[in-house]
Order: sequence, then structure tokens, then C-alpha cells
Amino acid sequence: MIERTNAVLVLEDGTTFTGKAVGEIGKAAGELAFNTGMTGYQEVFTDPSYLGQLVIMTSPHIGNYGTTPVESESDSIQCAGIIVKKFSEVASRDISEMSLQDFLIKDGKVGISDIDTRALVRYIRSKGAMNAIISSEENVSVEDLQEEVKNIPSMKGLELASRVSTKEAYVLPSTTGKSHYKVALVDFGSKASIARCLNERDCEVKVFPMSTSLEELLAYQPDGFMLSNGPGDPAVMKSSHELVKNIIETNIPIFGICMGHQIIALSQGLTTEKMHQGHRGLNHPVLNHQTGKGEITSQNHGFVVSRMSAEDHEEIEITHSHLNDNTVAGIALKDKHVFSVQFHPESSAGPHDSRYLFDQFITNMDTYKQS
Ligand SMILES: NC(=O)CC[C@H](N)C(=O)O
Repeated sequence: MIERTNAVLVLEDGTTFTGKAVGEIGKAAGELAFNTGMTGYQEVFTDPSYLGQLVIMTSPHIGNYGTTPVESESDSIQCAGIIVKKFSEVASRDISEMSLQDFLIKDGKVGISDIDTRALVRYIRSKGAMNAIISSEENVSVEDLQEEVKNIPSMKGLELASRVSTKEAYVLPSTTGKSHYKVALVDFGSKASIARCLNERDCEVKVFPMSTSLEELLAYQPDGFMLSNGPGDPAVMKSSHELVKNIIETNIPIFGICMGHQIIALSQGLTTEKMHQGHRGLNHPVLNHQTGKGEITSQNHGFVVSRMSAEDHEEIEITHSHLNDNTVAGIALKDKHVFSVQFHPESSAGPHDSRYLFDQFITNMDTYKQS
């Protein structure tokens, strides 16, 4: 058994929860974000889109199946800290290579357990997204933390993608033995599974820093562009809006996921807005307007494309809508091979209902190559 010290969670409005320390002893600050997935904690914690956030897992038992390298979506834990109810010290799965406790320590991450996550989520769900601090340090004063938490910048207006975008371009070869397509992936903080879904569909993927110029991207002679997920507020990423606008003008097929979707929308003059609470979980229902079918999707976003701005734009078709709150879940540019979704077809973790979107992208690249 781990001897666990006390820890405290202080919300932006001063509300305080007490619990036990998990991971590194220390302090962590960020925006509270809750994920309702019953599994997939390792994929969530290592997803670069969670940079700057304290992730609350609503599933009440976290850590029980340990961690294994193939389930990481990046090199390390990316969220600022974790908040859980029951933290399992026992990692019980044959492919587990490290307990969640050691995994947190390895990356120097702070967490808190024994929190009534149900009460916490109900509280922030009614109050709206807010910042918080976790501290497991000795002799902390709650009053000091209540002051400190007020100085954490709001997620709205924050540019974070450049912190997780790759510094150097690199190539991920196709894993099928066939290399039929070259995809340039513009990295805003990409999950590893996105390239994996392309690699297993005969694609070589070259991952580029988000600051790469159009000329350098085109020098690779890509058959298609993948615009990845990523952390922070997409509205402030002006140079990316410009880059994507110029990519769209080349007529090369484009597929955007989550932040990539938001940037495509912004590049066409649509707007994005901060949600009262984001969508984060593995069972978000979406309606595909083209097939009339429902899809159960993996989601992680705190911003969304404004429906009004999408409906007002003649060149934009809304292809998918979220069935819980009717937010825009997918768009396409009419008469172009450009489409994007607010959710995560690569899932990991989550259902594979929407993997067909990668096949649609391949079809678009085939059509483009033949033209
Ligand atoms: N997963 C993502 O790409 C998230 C996009 C953006 N940071 C948001 O929260 O909406």
C-alpha cells in the first residue's frame, strides 16, 4: 500500500475539496475538464489536447488495469493533473507494464484521489467550466491557494498548440507494406492513433510542425492533408487559419479532426465559441446527416463551431450534429474534398463507428490523384 498524504483541490470560486495525494507530491493548476469514459484513462492522460487541464475521471475506479506503452497517445502524460475517486494501487492486467502511480511519477504529475467526483462534476456542470489547483504539498494554506487560483489564465484566448506541436518533421511509414498515399499531417498536438489509422490504410504520413510554410508542405508532394487535434483556443491561432485557408485553395483533399475541424471552419470565416461544459467521453451520440444514421463517438473538446455561422455560410454543409445538444459535429466544404469532424474517429479510447471517415479521406485522395 502507498502511504498517501492529504491533498486539496481548490476551485476558482473558492470551493474546496479534500482528498489524498496520488502521483508526484506537488501542485498542479489548470482548467477542470471531466471525462465520462469507463475505460481509457491512459489514452486520455497522454492526449496532447488535455494540455493545461486537470482531468476529472467520472468512472469511480481508476488505475485498476495499469498502463502499457501501446496505449499512450504521445510520449508522456499531457494533462496538468488528475482528479479521481478510487485510485487503484493494484494494476491487474497481464499486459500492464507499469502501475498508474508509477506512470504519474515518471512524468512528474500531481493528482488527487478520494474526491466525490460525482458531486464535483455536478457542481461544475451547473456553474460552467472553471480553473482549479490541486496541492499535496505540506503545510499549504487553503487561503493562499484560493488567491493563487484566481491568477490561472482562462482557457478562452489561450494558444497552447505550439507547445505540443512537433519541433521537427518526421515520417511514419505505412504499416501494410504498401505505400499508396502521402499524407502531410499538420501537428497541433496530434494523438498517435490518427497517424496509425492512416498508416494501416496504405498511407505514409509526414508529421509537420504547425509553423511549416505552405511551400514546405507542398514540397513533400502530399496526396492529402490531415489537420490534427490539439489543445487551447482555436480562435486565436491566426497564422494557422491563414495556412489552412491557403491549403484549401490548392484543392488537395483535407481531413480535419477536432482542432483541425475548428481551424478549417475559422479559415472560412466561421466562428468558434467556448462551451459551458465541453464534451469529453466515449459515448457521445452524433447524427450523420448524409446517411441518417447515428454514430457513437469519442469526444474531447471545450470549444465548438458556432451553428449560426455555419448555417449562414453558403459553401459549408453541416454533415454531423451532436444529438445531445445539437452542436455542430461535422462540416464539409461544398464542391471540395474538404471535410472535418469535431469528434475523434480514431477513437482510442472509444468505439470505432466513425472509422469510415478515414476511408472517405482515402477515396477523396484516389479521386484527386486520378484527376
Ligand atoms: N481535441 C481537440 O482537438 C480539442 C480542440 C480544442 N482545444 C477544444 O478544446 O475544443
